[in-house]
Amino acid sequence: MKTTVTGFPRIGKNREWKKALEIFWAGKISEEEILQEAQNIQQQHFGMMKDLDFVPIDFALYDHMLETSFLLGVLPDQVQKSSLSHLGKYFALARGFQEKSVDIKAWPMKKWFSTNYHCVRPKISPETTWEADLFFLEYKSTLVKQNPNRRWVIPGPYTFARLSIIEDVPEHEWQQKLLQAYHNLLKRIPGDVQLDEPALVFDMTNREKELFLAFYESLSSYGERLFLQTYFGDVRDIYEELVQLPVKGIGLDFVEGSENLSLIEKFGFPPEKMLLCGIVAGKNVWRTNYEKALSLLGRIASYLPRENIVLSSACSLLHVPYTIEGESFPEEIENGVCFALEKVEEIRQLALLGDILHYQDHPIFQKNREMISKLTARDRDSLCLQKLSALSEKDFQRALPVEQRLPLQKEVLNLAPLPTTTIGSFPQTPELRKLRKGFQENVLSEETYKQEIKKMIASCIKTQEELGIDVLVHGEYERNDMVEYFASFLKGMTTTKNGWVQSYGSRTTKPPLLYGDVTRVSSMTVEWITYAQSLTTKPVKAILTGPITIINWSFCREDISLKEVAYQIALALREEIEELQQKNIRIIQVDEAALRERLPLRKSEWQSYLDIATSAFRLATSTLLPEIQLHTHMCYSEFKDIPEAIEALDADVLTIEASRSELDVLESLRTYSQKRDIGPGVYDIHSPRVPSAEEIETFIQKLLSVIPVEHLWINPDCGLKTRKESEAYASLQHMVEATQKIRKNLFS
Ligand code: MET
Ligand SMILES: [Zn+2]
Repeated sequence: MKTTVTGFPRIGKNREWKKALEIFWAGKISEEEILQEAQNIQQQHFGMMKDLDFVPIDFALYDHMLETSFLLGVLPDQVQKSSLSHLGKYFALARGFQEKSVDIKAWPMKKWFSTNYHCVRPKISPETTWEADLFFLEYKSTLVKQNPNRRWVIPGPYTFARLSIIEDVPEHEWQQKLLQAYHNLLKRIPGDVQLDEPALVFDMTNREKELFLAFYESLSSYGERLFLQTYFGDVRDIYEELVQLPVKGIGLDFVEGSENLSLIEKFGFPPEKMLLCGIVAGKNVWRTNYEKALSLLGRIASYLPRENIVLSSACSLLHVPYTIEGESFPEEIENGVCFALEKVEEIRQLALLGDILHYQDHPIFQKNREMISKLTARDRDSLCLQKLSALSEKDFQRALPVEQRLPLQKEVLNLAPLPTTTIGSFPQTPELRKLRKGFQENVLSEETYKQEIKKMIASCIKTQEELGIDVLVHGEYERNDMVEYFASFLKGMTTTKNGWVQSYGSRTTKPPLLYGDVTRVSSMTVEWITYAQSLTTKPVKAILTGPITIINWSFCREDISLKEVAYQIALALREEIEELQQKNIRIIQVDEAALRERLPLRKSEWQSYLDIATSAFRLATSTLLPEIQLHTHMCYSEFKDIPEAIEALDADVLTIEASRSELDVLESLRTYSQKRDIGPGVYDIHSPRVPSAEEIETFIQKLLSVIPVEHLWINPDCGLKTRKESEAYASLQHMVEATQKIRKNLFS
């Protein structure tokens, strides 16, 4: 059997690419230099994949959807005509660009299916030029000398269209143009191409199926060098047609898409095609169970010749860190963790065993069995289990309904109309990072570290008061990351030293591992919040990360149910919330940034997931007194889909990411805002661009056309931690200015 992976991490083993991007944006290296660095990283990656038979070429300077837009010519006229360089245009659409006469807004982003990677959403409109930017073709071609074992990876037309924002272009027109663009591109790419079509794992309507099939029928002249790759689930709606398409190979996910095996068994698989067989998980880090994987392979192998089976990862390894080298894990999971490089090795080992008749006798197989049995025999925490089994309905319910709670809260808080607030984090400066590093590396005593953090909190409170913000935050300076911070306090979770995963562009996160029963061992936020509150008479929000977000942004154990894990975390947060409440904190915010993003791709699985997510949230928060205000915050949420679930959280105030989304998102909040308060973000914090007060004012007016003034809050999209202080303060100042102006108009 042959071997490959669906895709590879792109950020560099030691985040070289992140660093290169940042110094490039700071103007410290030239375009040639950054492109040279891209080449270095690509070579580094080829080295890491040298033992594989086939290798994907899937590097992207910022994002693969954005890069494909340039290759296809899905570019706004304004950008293409601007005087910016090729890279300038590219990064302008990625991050926004503002200088003299040029003002380009960043394209919106969206979670890449069920992962924590954000992709750019291209816009197709009458302004789209459909002129490919060949610079990107060239850079990619020099980056990667084509050889027969390498294949370019780009999103396929169906997935590209599904993720794009299509405005004011008739269907037949954009479809025809998009297809033509793919034709032009495929003509120009030498050698094999992998077209990624993860959108096939969504539920598909007949129309969608027709569209998809029409796309690929039309591309049939390139069929001999096309691999059609699916992942993140099974392709039950389109399997029969899919496997008959004129392409060289098909990629299926057998980890998240366990149904795919039944599809092969029911309908067969064309023996002359190659099957890229995704058997090593690409989204999680637990060691592969070889016994299971090989028995699966055995079943698949009865449908097609072995030489046509290519073992692969279930999806791109983009979603896991590079290597466990240099990491140390708790005893229970020692030898149980694999990152990208170890997964490459697993694929190689599985191919080796897969070709042996009595693989059970092979030492590699036996070693794996030993490690897997250790991993499955983890101890349980009996006290934690006891608490879980003692739960009853009342533990999920606040004492009064929201209609009665809000007036009580308004009395306690006494806020101006259209209260202003932020989402929690303030800019994380280089000094702060240095400080944290010093503390982690024991150069700095805990006492000094805490003092320094408190100084920053004090200055943050002062700044917010000066800006005239109504509900303050402490700035989250003590947190490197909103999940990792909590993980470092919770028993049952562990963090890594260098386990970075790309989130988007130069942004990376370091997901913790959630491997055991989770319990709270000490308070996590109380000291900071109470300190911040002691400095001001204005209310300071306490900010915690919610259960689903902790789970989704970690590598979560899979040996117990999602519900059980979520409830364990909820109980730990509940203890924290009780303590905060005793300390007279008046507002508590529980962030469920990842609630929507973990939503299963298939609708039939939504309800059971949402029940778990919302119950866990309520379990964590129901202990709050009616007069304590409960906020929650979400990003990238498409609320249209899940209004009942958002309602079911039973929060008092919801702040959401909205400024990059269309007004229909707001429309879907109309009902919600009849009863509860809501703060749709009034500007985009993902971009360094500073919005003007007028622009924000216009946006607030737009909000007021949907949301009753007594229920509207004014806040940015999300936390400010990635912004520079100057950008953050200027934007906040404009936000407050805009609000004050509107207040004046409305109330005097
Ligand atoms: C990704 S959501 C972020 C919420 C968090 N409280 C922050 O402000 O950074
Ligand atoms: Zn957010």
